[in-house]
Amino acid sequence: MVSNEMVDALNTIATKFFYMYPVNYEICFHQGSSNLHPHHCLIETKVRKTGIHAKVNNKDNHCTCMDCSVQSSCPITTACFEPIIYKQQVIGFVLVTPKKNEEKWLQLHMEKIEGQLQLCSELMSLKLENIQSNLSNSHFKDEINSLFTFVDDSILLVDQDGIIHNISYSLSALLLSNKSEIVGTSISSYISSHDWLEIAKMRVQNEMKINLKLRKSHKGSFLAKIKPILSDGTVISYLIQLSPLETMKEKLQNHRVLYSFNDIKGTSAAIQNVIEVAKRVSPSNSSILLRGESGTGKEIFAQSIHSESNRREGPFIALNCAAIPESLLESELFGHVKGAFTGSNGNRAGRFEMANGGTIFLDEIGDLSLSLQAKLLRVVQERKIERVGDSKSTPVDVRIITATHRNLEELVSRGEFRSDLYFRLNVIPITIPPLRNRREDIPILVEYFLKSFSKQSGKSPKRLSKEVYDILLQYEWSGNIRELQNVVHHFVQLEIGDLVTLKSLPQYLSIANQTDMVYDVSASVRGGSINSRKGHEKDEIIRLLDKFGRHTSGKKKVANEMNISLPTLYRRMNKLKIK
Ligand SMILES: Nc1ncnc2c1ncn2[C@@H]1O[C@H](COP(=O)(O)OP(=O)(O)OP(=O)(O)O)[C@@H](O)[C@H]1O
Repeated sequence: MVSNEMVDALNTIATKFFYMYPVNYEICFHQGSSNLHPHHCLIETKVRKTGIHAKVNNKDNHCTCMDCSVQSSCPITTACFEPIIYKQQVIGFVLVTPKKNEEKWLQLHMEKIEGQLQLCSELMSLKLENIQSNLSNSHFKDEINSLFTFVDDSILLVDQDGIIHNISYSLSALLLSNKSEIVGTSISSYISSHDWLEIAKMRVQNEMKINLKLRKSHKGSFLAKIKPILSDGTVISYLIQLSPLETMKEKLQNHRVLYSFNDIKGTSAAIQNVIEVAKRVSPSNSSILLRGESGTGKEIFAQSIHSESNRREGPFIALNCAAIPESLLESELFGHVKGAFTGSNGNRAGRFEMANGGTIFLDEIGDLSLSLQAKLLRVVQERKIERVGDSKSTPVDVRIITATHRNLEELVSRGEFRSDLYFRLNVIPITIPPLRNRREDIPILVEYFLKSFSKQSGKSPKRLSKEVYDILLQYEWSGNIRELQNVVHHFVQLEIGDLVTLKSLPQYLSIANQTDMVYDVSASVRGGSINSRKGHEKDEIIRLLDKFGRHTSGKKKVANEMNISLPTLYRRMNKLKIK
């Protein structure tokens, strides 16, 4: 229990206390281990048992000594005993006796020596606790240090004074130095003093994240995750992990929290039937083609299918084929090798490789060029990809989910989409109904979005006036759930009061409303109403196009103003024949 290091430390303390007095001292741990007094000393037994100190002025008239069996052979006449307490137990005692012919001195200064002895024993207890906690700290440090040889992450261990105690090889490479050159130096050689102050301010056990720049790295900014390491409630060091900010961004994009079927709201038979089919086919590896207008929830279905499949632990990688220029799409899908084309400085994995072991979701598949369709067909058939500029093919284990709002059969009949690819992708077709065909879901969706937006913005949920509800129920929703979501967002952001009234409606919805009111009142044929609403919608789009311009950024502003997506605006312009 008591190590040599502890015995040495206690001896040093005792020497400091008593070297200037005419006394001998002895530290005894085991019963009867003393050189100064005999075995079976009754006072020693008492001190060990009770933890109370004892003094003997003269053994001849000391009551305990008089009862002691070894009194006659005991060489000590005068002495002081002080117990050593550690972890609330008596582990030994310190015995002070006079040097030769100094009994008188000790008897005269007994009180003083007693006081010194008491202090000395308290210090000894503290020292023992200190040694023990250093010991456990050093075990802990050993464990942490072993981490540095085990992980590939960029991590370092710094003490409260900013001295680096360990660093992983990957981080020392980033700092363009050897590990041995870095350990023992100050962290302020590598980060700004402002960043170090931020770290050193941490006094709690929580983690903290800050952005920082490394002075000696060419790699730009990092996200630093910092974990203070505590001993007895005080910070003794900091474990810091660095991730390049670029990678963090990619991580967030690629490994964001995925939707599951529980997130798909709606109780209509139309949506419930689709959910049931999707759930049934989730576990298989078959390719799925999701059909449906823009904003009906194709991506949320794709994510839910992945979350319900056996590949749920693997990646879910989404790519909108219409959002990427044709010239870059091939390398985005299949990756490229260094020098494959101008600007390709290094090797890069494509989305198929990233999705290995998981699911790839290719949205707007109907927009793929014929040449890329041929390349995709090869991947679908052979489950192997070839990076652009590489002759080697790499096997990939990926489930393919595709989606489109376009009529693929029509594209096939016009020769714009390969029929062989169509059959390969359309193994399980799932069509998501537009919102106007399941109006009974509108109140549920409105309530759901109201709640989640209010929660996000820290506002209390608002109520909708009956007039507003009526409009939402009657509106055509060509942008589907996304459009409804945007309208609710608009309410939550703009309406100051608790009740959402007509004046908080986006302008184009109010116009649609006025037309519907005419329809309701006149009880004219419904077609007439829709036509006049279309007329208003057309006027409104033209007005906004005139205002913001007909170039892409102008159209984006129009779509924004109308709370619809850009593709929806294009579709509406097509339908209403707006040039
Ligand atoms: N049934 C639903 N319940 C709750 N939220 C939904 C539902 N359907 C769609 N959403 C939400 O509506 C928005 C649009 O959905 P999503 O992006 O999946 O549609 P999409 O059909 O893929 O659209 P696009 O074809 O334009 O890419 C998303 O924010 C999604 O979370």
